[in-house]
Amino acid sequence: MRFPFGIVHTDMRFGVEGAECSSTLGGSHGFLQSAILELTDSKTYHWGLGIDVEEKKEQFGEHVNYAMRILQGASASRGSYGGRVSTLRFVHWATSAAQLLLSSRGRGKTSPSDIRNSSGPHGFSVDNNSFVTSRAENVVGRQVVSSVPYSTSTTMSNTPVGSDEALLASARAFIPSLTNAMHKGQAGRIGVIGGSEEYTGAPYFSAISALKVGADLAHVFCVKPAATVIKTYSPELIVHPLLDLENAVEAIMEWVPRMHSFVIGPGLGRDPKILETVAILIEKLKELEKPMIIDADGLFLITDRPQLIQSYSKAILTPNSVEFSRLCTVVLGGEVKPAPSASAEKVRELSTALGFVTILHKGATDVASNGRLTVCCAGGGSNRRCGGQGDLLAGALAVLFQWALAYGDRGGAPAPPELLAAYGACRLTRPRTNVTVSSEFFANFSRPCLKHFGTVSILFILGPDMKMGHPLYSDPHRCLDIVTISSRTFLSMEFQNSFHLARTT
Ligand SMILES: NC(=O)C1=CN([C@@H]2O[C@H](COP(=O)(O)OP(=O)(O)OC[C@H]3O[C@@H](n4cnc5c(N)ncnc54)[C@H](OP(=O)(O)O)[C@@H]3O)[C@@H](O)[C@H]2O)[C@@H](O)CC1
Ligand SMILES: Nc1ncnc2c1ncn2[C@@H]1O[C@H](COP(=O)(O)OP(=O)(O)OP(=O)(O)O)[C@@H](O)[C@H]1O
Repeated sequence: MRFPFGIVHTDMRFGVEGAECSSTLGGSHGFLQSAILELTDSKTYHWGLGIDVEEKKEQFGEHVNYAMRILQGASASRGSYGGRVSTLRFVHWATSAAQLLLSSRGRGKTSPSDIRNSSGPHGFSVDNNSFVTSRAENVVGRQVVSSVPYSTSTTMSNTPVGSDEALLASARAFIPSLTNAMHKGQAGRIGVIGGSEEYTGAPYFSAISALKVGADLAHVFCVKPAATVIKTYSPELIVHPLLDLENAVEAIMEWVPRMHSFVIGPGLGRDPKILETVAILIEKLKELEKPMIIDADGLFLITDRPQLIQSYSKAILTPNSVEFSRLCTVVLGGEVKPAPSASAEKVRELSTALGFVTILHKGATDVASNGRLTVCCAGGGSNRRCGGQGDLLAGALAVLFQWALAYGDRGGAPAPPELLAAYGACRLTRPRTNVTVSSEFFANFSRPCLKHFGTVSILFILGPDMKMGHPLYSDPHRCLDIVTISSRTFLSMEFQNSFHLARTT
C-alpha cells in the first residue's frame, strides 16, 4: 500500500514555500525532529514522496503508525476551518502529534528540563513517559519558545555604538519596575490615531500590542464606523469614535494631555478630510511635546507634507520599504527603489534631511537612524510577510519610546533613548513573529503573534539570564504558567510578580 506522504528529518521551523516543515513528531530511538508531509493539492507542497509504508514500517517501526494517526487526526480537524486546508493541516499536524503523544504516552509530570534535555536543541522528548501538559498546542508552542534562536545583529553607525547586547541591556534598563506604588496609567497611556471603515485591524494591533508590552491603557481614536468593530475585538481597549466629527480636533484634544505617546496612522485611510484633521492634531501634539510614532497612512500624510514633523525630535517614522522609497523621493529627490534591507546610509540621509527625526526602516534588517547614529537589528525575524506586523511594532515602539524618554539619557548607554526604543521594539517584535511562524504557521498570523508577546517580553526582559537555575525556573509549574501566558493573563498579578522578579534578580 502506498501513501502519499513521506517522513523527513527537518529543522524545527515550519516551512514557507516548501522549504521546511516543523518537527511535529519527536521520539525516542534517535528519531527526533521528524516531520510528516503529505502530498497535498497545494503547489507549494510538493515533497510528497510516495513512500512505501510497509517498507518504512520496517525501518521506523511504530513511528509510521504515529505518522498515519497524526495524518488522520489532522485531516479530520481541517474540516471545521474550510478554505486553505492544506496549509492549516500543518498546524493540526503539530497539535494532533502532541495529542497523540499525550494520549499514548503521557502519564507523568513534565518539566522544562524534560523538554530541554531531549536530544538536540529543539528536542521533543517522549522518553520516560514525561510528556504532559494541559493543552497539546501549548506543548508545541512552548518547545519552540524555549529555544527561540536569536542570531547576531549588526550595529552600524558613523561612530560605532556597541554591540547588540549593550543595546539590549540599555533598552532593558528603562523598563519600569512594577511595584505596588504605581497607579493605573503610570506605566503608559497610549493613543492610537487610526482606523477607518476599511481597516479596523491595524489600530487594534497597535493598541493591543502596546498593552501587551506593558502600557496600562490604550485609547483608539477612530471614525465612527470603525469604533464598534474595534471595540468588539477587545474589551481592553478604550475606543473613541471622534475622528470624523465636525469638531474632531477639539473632541480628541480633550483626551490628548493625559496620553503619554501616540501611534499615528494604522488603518487611517486616505480621506483628505480625515488627513487634514490628523495634520492639525500633529501640530497640537507637537506643541504639547508628545512622543509620536508615525506609521502607515500617517506616513502618506508626512510624504505629502514633510514639514509637519520637520526637526521634531519626539517623532519616530516607521516606514516599510515602499513608504521609505516614497519619503526619499519627496524629501531627498531621486528614486530609491524599495528593498527588503535599506541602505543604512540612505536612512541616515533621510533622517538628517528631516532635521534629525528618527527613521526606523523595517525590513529583513531593521535600520534606525537619528541622523547621527544608526543601529540595525537583524536577528530573529520570520519570513512571513503578512499584514499587521508593522502595526504590532508601532504599538510596542510607542510604549518603549515613552519609557525611554521618561528614563532619559543617563549617560553610559550606547545610543540615545529614541534609538534604544527603536532597537528594543525590533528585538521584541522580530522573535515574536519567529515564534509565531513556528507555532502557528499560516493564517491569521498577526493575531496569534500577540499571544506570544508575553513570552517574548519575558525573554526580552530576562535575556541571557533566562536559564535553568534562574529563580523563574525553580518551580516548573510557575515556569509553565509563564511561558504559556495568554493575552488575558498578561497583566495579571501573577505576571506582574514575575515581571518584578525578573527586574530585581
Ligand atoms: N488588518 C488591517 O486592518 C490592516 C490594515 N493595514 C492598513 O492598510 C492601509 C494600507 O497599507 P499598505 O501598506 O497596504 O499601503 P500601500 O502604501 O498602499 O502599500 C501597498 C503598495 O505597496 C507595494 N509594495 C509593498 N511592498 C513592496 C515592496 N517590497 N516592493 C515594491 N512594492 C511594494 C504594493 O505593490 P503590489 O505588491 O501590489 O504590486 C502596493 O502597491 C494602511 O492604513 C495600513 O495601516 C495594514 O496595516 C495591514 C493590516
Ligand atoms: N524582508 C523581511 N525579512 C524579515 N523581516 C522583515 C522583512 N520585512 C519586514 N520585516 C519585519 O516585519 C515587521 C513589520 O514590517 P513590515 O515591513 O511588514 O511593516 P508594514 O508593511 O508597515 O506592516 P503592516 O502590514 O502592519 O502595515 C518588522 O518587525 C520587520 O522587522
